Amino acid sequence: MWRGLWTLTARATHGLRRPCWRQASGTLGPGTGVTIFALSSGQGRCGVAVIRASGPASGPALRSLTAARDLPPARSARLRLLRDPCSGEPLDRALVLWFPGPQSFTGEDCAEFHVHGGPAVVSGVLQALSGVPGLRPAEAGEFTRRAFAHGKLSLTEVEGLADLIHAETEAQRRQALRQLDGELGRLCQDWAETLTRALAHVEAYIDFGEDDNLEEDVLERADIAVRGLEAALAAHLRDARRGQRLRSGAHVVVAGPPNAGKSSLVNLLSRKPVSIVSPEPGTTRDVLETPVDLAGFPALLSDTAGLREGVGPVEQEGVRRAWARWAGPDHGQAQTMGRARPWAGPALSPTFSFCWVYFPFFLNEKLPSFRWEFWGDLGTLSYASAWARPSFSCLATRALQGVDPGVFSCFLRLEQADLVLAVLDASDLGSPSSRNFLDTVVTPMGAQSPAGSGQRLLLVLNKLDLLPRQGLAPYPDLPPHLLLSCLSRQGLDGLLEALRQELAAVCGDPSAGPPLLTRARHRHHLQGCLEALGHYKEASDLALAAEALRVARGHLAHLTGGGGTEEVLNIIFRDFCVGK
Ligand SMILES: Nc1nc2c(ncn2[C@@H]2O[C@H](COP(=O)(O)OP(=O)(O)OP(=O)(O)O)[C@@H](O)[C@H]2O)c(=O)[nH]1
Repeated sequence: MWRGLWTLTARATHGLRRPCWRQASGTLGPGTGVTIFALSSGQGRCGVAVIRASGPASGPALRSLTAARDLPPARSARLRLLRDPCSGEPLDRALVLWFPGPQSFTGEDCAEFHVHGGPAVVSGVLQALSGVPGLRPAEAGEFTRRAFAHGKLSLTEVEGLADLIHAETEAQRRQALRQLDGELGRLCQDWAETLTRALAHVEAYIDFGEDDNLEEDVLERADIAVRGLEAALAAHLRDARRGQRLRSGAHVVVAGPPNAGKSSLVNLLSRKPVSIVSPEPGTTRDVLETPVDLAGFPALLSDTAGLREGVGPVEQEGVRRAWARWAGPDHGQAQTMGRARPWAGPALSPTFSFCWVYFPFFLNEKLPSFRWEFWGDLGTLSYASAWARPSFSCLATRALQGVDPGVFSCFLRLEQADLVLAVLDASDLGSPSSRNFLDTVVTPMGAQSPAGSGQRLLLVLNKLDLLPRQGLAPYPDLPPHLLLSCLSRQGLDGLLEALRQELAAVCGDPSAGPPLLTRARHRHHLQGCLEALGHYKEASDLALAAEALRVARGHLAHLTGGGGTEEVLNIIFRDFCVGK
């Protein structure tokens, strides 16, 4: 019987090896026999530029540019004079390296030329390489794609590499490095092996169920493994999307009454003049957004129009309804599958008092879909892209008469915010607009933060420099707050530390705990796996139960690239530049 079980285990394990392009799909294979080359370091004048070649003609190319009969020893640098093989003209004195496959980044024979980084040197060497038979310039991401094809990197590691190249903050770099290190891939591999064992047990029972030699608890062991895996997956999915937020940036919205110093705070935090600062109340009429590095975390900082006295419940209700209408049944899916990043743009149409039109163009289940929002009067063009399932609510139109567009967009951003920086003028806390803002935004949000909606709020009392010596007048209902002066920068360190703590809660600590899910794609496959495990438990017979386990395992294989489709690969490799 156990011989049978081992055979089944081997059968079930088949296909879980690291993906190899040629095995995965005939259409995905890299151009066999073609050698590619590109400048792998950044463009422009620099001390050293690295030019890389990968493929079977790398060795001949290296020999021909160095005019040498022998290749340098593997993986050790040698100083050589490079010459144009056609004209014999010297190009540069450079370090050259030889990486025979499969022990190279791509898994193929690779050569590297570390040349002086002047544009004439770089273009001379590239020109010389293009004259070597069998070589052609690489496309964007083609080196990494070959590494993936040869099983050097799993798909999650490829994603980690793309994120590392695009990382702009310390926290993003830490998260990307962990993913590139293969932690998430290894975790999925462990889960897949657990599933394989469970599947082997179920298949053994199907094949040898009547056999007296079969141990009785074989199905029970499969059940225990599935229950354990379910708990692990559910724990991973309960991460409040911290990994995704860290990758794409947390939405931090600065809101408050007019003239409280919101624009001053945005400029202070972004260290550049993003917003116009003026003593005239109501200077900011619409949302202005800027990506910033806040205490090591990436954030999209939004400056909003000041909320006057008298605005509140009606506008909020309008936003809530429009948001619900816009989001509709697809909202959850869009949130699950994609990322939405609205941005402010030029004025489009002055014709509507207010009009909101939503056009979702869904191409198919796997391709990205696009949402375009045109806001009349507001002068705002918002764009969001998401991966989402086809929507049948093709067009939703919402017209709200009489609502100030700036106020509307401010409330809309508040709805979407991960963290709200509520700014009040410390020297003007008794004014009707301050009281209104406290009652309308701070108190309700503070009551549900952080547990309720997952949103967090920091109350900042600005213009500390204007306070009398004895400090703040007593306001018994004032929630916990920070004191700041944008003018003198007093209190800035305290605010940055509070922001660091809040953003650490929103984005998670990338160095600690289990590897975070950084893309909607990861979440989608883990959810699919969890659902399949649910079907396993509900299956009416063992054949269906085994099938559910196969589906669950398929989701994990897709996550690490085992069952990758061309479309998904194209989307991921699109993020790379030429030479990587
Ligand atoms: N004394 C003092 N003045 C400040 C401080 N911060 C901002 N101001 C001034 O307050 C005025 C309003 O600042 P803004 O940053 O434009 O305020 P806002 O909240 O964006 O204003 P609106 O766009 O009208 O909503 C300007 O004259 C600033 O120079 C501060 O810390 N101390």
